[in-house]
Amino acid sequence: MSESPRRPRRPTGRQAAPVLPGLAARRAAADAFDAVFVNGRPLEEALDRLSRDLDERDRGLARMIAATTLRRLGSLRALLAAFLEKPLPEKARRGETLLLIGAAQVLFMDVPDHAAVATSVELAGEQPSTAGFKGLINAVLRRIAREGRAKLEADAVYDQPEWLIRGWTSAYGAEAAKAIARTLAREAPLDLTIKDDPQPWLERLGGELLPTGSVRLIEAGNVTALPGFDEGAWWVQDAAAAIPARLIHAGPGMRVADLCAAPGGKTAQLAASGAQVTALDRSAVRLRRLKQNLERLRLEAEIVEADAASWQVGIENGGPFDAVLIDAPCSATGTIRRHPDVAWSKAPADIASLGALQARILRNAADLVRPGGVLVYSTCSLEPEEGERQIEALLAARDDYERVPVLPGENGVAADWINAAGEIRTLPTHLPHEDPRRGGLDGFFAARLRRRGAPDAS
Ligand SMILES: C[S@@+](CC[C@H](N)C(=O)[O-])C[C@H]1O[C@@H](n2cnc3c(N)ncnc32)[C@H](O)[C@@H]1O
Repeated sequence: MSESPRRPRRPTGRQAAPVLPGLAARRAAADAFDAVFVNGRPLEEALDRLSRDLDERDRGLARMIAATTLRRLGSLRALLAAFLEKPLPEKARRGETLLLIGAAQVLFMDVPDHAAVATSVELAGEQPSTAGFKGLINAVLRRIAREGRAKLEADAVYDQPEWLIRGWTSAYGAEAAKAIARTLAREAPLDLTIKDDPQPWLERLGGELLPTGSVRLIEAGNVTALPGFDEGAWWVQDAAAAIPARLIHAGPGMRVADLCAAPGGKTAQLAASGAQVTALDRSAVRLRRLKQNLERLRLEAEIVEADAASWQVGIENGGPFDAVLIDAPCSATGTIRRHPDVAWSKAPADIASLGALQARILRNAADLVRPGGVLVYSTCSLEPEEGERQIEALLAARDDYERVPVLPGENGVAADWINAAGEIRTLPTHLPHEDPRRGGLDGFFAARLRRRGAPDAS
């Protein structure tokens, strides 16, 4: 029986060499990287599957290597192009992955060079297609260890694809785009939204209170082991992601619909305010996660599986809502710090198709708000086509809607997070900190609109 090209050759018999420490973690990282590029899988999903059998330490290492490789991919590819005489043949694609993950460890992680080099070389030996390149991989990684840093500094290459940089340059200017790209190459801190008063949790969690009310932690490790997880005292949510739901100022007696709700971060905020919440999403799988999250948090919402672009609500099922939140499906380019695969798994055509879906959801949602009620639209995208342009189009089509501008200081929002139209536009470079590990925000857009026709009841 011929050996599958993907199956690692494991040492057998008495002469077998000892397995290198951390080899399984590197194998999982390389497989996860390939799953993103070859099979188009999201990184987190691939890592969950591929590192299932690893212990917690190796799981963490695999995640860190794969994420760092994706985060710094532009630089790493440029280095390989400079240090390889010619690219590896297509059938030895895995060899390039092993070079990339090796170089990521050498240059950007606290890993001894010899461990990074030896494990990539060993993994190359596991497959017939790359076994013949062990010497080359060894030599290139050693050269990167010697000369890589200086070359990177001299070349200053972008880590994200060119089309994204072009878009940010045209939206925010060349300097801002450069700063955004640099910030996105760094890992994000962990932000939590606390269900009740955050103060008592600051010390217990060792966190810092942000002006918006979120609590920020660094190097938090396994979140399920943190104080307050089991008792449902908080949930993970980037500080920028927590802003849109707060723009509603929900509270007891209000009926609010969260139209793209799963896995429920914003539903939880709305439910915690005491409002009566309908949480709708098209995905049954994601709604199951929302339900589990609400159960852990001891919060309640009515859960509806439906298409937000066509869902109707009338007097018979409670009438139009006091407020509707649309946290629309989007390219998620504002979350690249947390999900570095996003930079490489999205293409310009996705922005156009997601934009069409966002417009359909917005148009339908506009009919679900009672006169005098509030509509908040948000996306975790840096692309104006998924934010500012959507609101301009809705307002051009619906003269019964107007913006309710966000004011500096409202919910701790800083003046430079608000655009000239009074909409939220956070950038990864916002909320800077002298310790870069503690700074930054996800890129978010949020607009608050009011349906004309009756006095605002809020
Ligand atoms: C950005 S995520 C929402 C995140 C969520 N609001 C939170 O804070 O946890 C977008 C959600 O929209 C859902 N979605 C996509 N298309 C939809 C549609 N046509 N109708 C309803 N939900 C949709 C996706 O399943 C996904 O859960």
